[in-house]
Amino acid sequence: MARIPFDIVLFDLDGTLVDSSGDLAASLNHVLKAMGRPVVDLETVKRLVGRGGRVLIREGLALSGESSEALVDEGYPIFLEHYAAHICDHTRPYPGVEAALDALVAAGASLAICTNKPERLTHLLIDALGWRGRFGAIVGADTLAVRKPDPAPAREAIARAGGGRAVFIGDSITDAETARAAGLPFVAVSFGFADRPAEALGADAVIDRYAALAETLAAL
Ligand SMILES: O=C(O)COP(=O)(O)O
Ligand SMILES: [Mg+2]
Repeated sequence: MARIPFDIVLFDLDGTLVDSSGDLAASLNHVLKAMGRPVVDLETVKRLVGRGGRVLIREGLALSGESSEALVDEGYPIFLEHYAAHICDHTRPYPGVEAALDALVAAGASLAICTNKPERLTHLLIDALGWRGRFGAIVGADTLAVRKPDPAPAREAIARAGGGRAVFIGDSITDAETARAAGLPFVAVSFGFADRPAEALGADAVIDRYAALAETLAAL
């Protein structure tokens, strides 16, 4: 396999390593029903993921009427309780993820996650996927006082994973902005949840399948 010119490969989680849209949609719709609102479809939910659960609820409510911080305060605990209980009912890795992660590790890279999912839920999901121990660092939305697109969580994840030359892999504009702010090369996945085509994220490269990741990194 081609040499990987990076010490750390930093991944976003939702829409990048895993398709979590089914479970996120079920939990958002559980909140919307509890608040007397119509449910939303999967494609709509995918557009709203990437900036954390509160934004998901705020924008989910806005689709059918009033949306306010007070309503988000009401809905968010309902969301957290439901999502924690259904964290991996339908969530699955994208095809080829595990083989690609194994190949990166075999090539000497350390792996890390930087997500806007709360840290506790991230660990729940990682454990449910059988991925405990695969990542040298997991930084969530509430690990630090700031979240993506602030560069601090990405820098923290890189430091915790051992430091060195890093690259960021993600699916959304939040990830692209995080990478730019942190001064990291950015690889976009085309199959994630972004609200725009991957080609419009300003990435250094775009992959449409995990089998292409190692050679793409080698060419950066
Ligand atoms: O918005 C979220 O809840 C998490 O999304 P991310 O894993 O893509 O950062
Ligand atoms: Mg994402």
